[in-house]
Amino acid sequence: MFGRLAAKQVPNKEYAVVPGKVNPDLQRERKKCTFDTLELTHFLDGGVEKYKDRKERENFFLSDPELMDDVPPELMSHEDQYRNGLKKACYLFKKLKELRENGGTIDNYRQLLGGSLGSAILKDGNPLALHYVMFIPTLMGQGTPDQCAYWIEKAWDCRVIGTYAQTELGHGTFIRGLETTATYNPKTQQFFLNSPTLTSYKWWPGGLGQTANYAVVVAQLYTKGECHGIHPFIVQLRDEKTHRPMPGVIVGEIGPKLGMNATNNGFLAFKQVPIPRNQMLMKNAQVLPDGTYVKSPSNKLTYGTMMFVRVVIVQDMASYLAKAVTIAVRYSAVRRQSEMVPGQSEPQIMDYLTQMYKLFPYIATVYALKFSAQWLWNMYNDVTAKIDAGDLELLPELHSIACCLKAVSTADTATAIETCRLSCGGHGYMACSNLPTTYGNVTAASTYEGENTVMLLQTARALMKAYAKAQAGEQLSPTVEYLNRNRKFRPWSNTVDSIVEGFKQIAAGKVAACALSLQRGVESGLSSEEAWNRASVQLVDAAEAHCRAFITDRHLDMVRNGMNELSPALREVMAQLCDLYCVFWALKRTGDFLQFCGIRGEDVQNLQDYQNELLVQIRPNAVGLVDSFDLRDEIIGSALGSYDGQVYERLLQSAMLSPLNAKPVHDSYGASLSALLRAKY
Ligand SMILES: CCCCCCCC/C=C\CCCC(=O)SCCNC(=O)CCNC(=O)[C@H](O)C(C)(C)COP(=O)(O)OP(=O)(O)OC[C@H]1O[C@@H](n2cnc3c(N)ncnc32)[C@H](O)[C@@H]1OP(=O)(O)O
Ligand SMILES: Cc1cc2nc3c(=O)[nH]c(=O)nc-3n(C[C@H](O)[C@H](O)[C@H](O)COP(=O)(O)OP(=O)(O)OC[C@H]3O[C@@H](n4cnc5c(N)ncnc54)[C@H](O)[C@@H]3O)c2cc1C
Repeated sequence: MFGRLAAKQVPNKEYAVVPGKVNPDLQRERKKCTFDTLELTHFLDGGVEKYKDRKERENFFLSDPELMDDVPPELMSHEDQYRNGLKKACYLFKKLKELRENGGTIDNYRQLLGGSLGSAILKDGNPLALHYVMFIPTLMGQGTPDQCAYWIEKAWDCRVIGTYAQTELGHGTFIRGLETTATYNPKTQQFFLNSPTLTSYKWWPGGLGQTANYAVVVAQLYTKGECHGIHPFIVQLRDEKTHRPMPGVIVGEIGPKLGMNATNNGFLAFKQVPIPRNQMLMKNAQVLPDGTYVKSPSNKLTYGTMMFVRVVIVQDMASYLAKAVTIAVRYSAVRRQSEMVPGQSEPQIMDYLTQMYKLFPYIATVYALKFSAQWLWNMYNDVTAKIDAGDLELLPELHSIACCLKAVSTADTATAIETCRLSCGGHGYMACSNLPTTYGNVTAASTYEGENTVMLLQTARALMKAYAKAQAGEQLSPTVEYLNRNRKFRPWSNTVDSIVEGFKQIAAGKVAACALSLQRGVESGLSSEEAWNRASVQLVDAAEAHCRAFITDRHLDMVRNGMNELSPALREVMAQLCDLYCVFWALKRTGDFLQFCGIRGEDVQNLQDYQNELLVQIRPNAVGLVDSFDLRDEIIGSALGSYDGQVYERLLQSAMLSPLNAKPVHDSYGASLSALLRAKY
């Protein structure tokens, strides 16, 4: 599990991990599975060829001992976490180059970041992540052809390493309030970057601390004495030879965090730092040599990189969740506890219905998120192609759905991973379960790239506009089509179709209620902004309902129309998971169903019964389902979740890694404890 780790021997050899030995409970589970796990793996990969590519890629990276940890990051100091992360990130880059030069199949460094392969190699974050996830995409999305030609190759070759420096100490959400300035001087044809206040210090950018030598800096543009709002600039931060900070650049790292401790998040300030005019990214807005400002077709195009990352985050969440739920399900098959029937042997904890309830809805969530993420990615590509051709019509629709999916996917995944941790009892709390680190990585995503409440309020804003359009009888875009005022919702019928329809009905009802609250607020004398603030709890709730309607609709549509080539046995399991996702959320929202869909008490009981039935139906396939995610032990990185289920052996092995166990008597005994034990009070 930990590569070349020189572990202290376990106290008793017979308790050591035995290669190839598989826990008998897991073996039995695998025999029970009713479908072909490989068929599902191929489906998840998008076909046999892609499956083979992935396996080859994983083998190339994960079989390289240089990329495995000698010591788990949680046993390292903060500084060593960074040192180790950077060493591996640089080595990874060289390997990636080697792979490409040999005609390898990796098309994108992004595959090496995030939830699956990335978090196996760089468990606690990658100091080069922002270079690939935001610096290069900003150059590509916001540079002119000349700027792209100059910068992108250098960046791909890591001859410059960049980050995305937007957030400041004083402002992360309200980016129009950023204080860093870039003032143009036509005489020298330079911008001067300045940080006028403490609150204008850039704060958070990944890789900024000691790694990046360049950054895209988002700053208020001043030219001819006028402010034109925030724009992106390429700024050199460190000397290309010595790596020392450039004159006037103050830069450092912000310190330890809840997680992601190798990402080298940093701070940055400028004292009138000059950059040439052509280092403002000018695909959209421009500053001409004489200082004339040329407006962008939309000032929201500056926000393009954030949109891109929000889109990829949804996919990333599905990957993290697949990992967490694999750990918890395998552990629940191996772990035996208590007596279900007095006197009988202890059951596997997965036989408790409460345990099934903790885990199986989250197996289903992996699929729900994957299908939504796929749809969003396709829409993102369509819309960006249209924007490049000058058509911005679909940008608001993309923004609205990306914001709520980012918020709901990150929040749901964080809850799911915490539930997986709880489902593993005390052992889930161990760092070596990998659930705490996974949680640390995932919970960060509820804040970064747009804080979740703020994102839902962006969607709510779009929903209010769509509602007004619907009331005016205007045509609506596909994701809000259900708001059409002439739409007749079907009556409740105790089916999954009815639940999906019900979520739309709930969302429509909540949107209408928000519109009414806003209207009443204004009629009572509040300004529209005050009325908005008063309605904002309801607005967030409506946006979440809209997103749930979207996710369930997508999921059901995929099961009905996107799985025709799968075997009947597999289709049946996929349909059970989809039903479970829908019923699980319907039961979490019974109040809404009672309020908006006219269901009755006995319908809730029917839903409850159906949920129980689904949990029991899925039970024999639980291990097969997580095996189908096909995550190698290096990706799982957990004493509880490895394929062979040697849970207790691995827990003991991992305890022996603690430096506290290196000697029979620890040094601290002489330093403090012995005196205490001998003192006479
Ligand atoms: C495998 C991949 C792994 C991925 C994971 C990698 C790990 C990387 C780790 C960390 C990366 C983290 C990086 C960061 O966090 S970078 C910083 C991100 N910062 C934010 O997201 C800031 C959030 N704030 C905003 O986006 C905006 O300020 C705002 C909240 C949207 C408000 O903006 P503004 O005040 O300008 O706008 P208004 O509210 O007044 O709205 C005006 C209209 O504009 C529309 N709008 C807003 N944004 C967009 C957009 N992006 N695109 C299109 N339209 C937009 C908005 O809807 C309003 O429209 P209306 O028609 O109603 O007027
Ligand atoms: C791990 C990590 C990595 C990051 N990486 C980067 C990076 O690489 N580059 C970068 O530039 N930034 C980065 N960030 C910064 C990140 O984008 C911001 O933290 C995020 O956008 C939230 O902004 P904030 O911190 O100012 O929160 P705030 O906006 O201060 O939020 C605090 C609270 O105020 C509420 N709030 C704020 N505005 C409103 C509103 N209008 N309506 C209702 N409630 C509101 C929020 O809901 C929240 O509850 C990173 C952050 C983290 C945690």
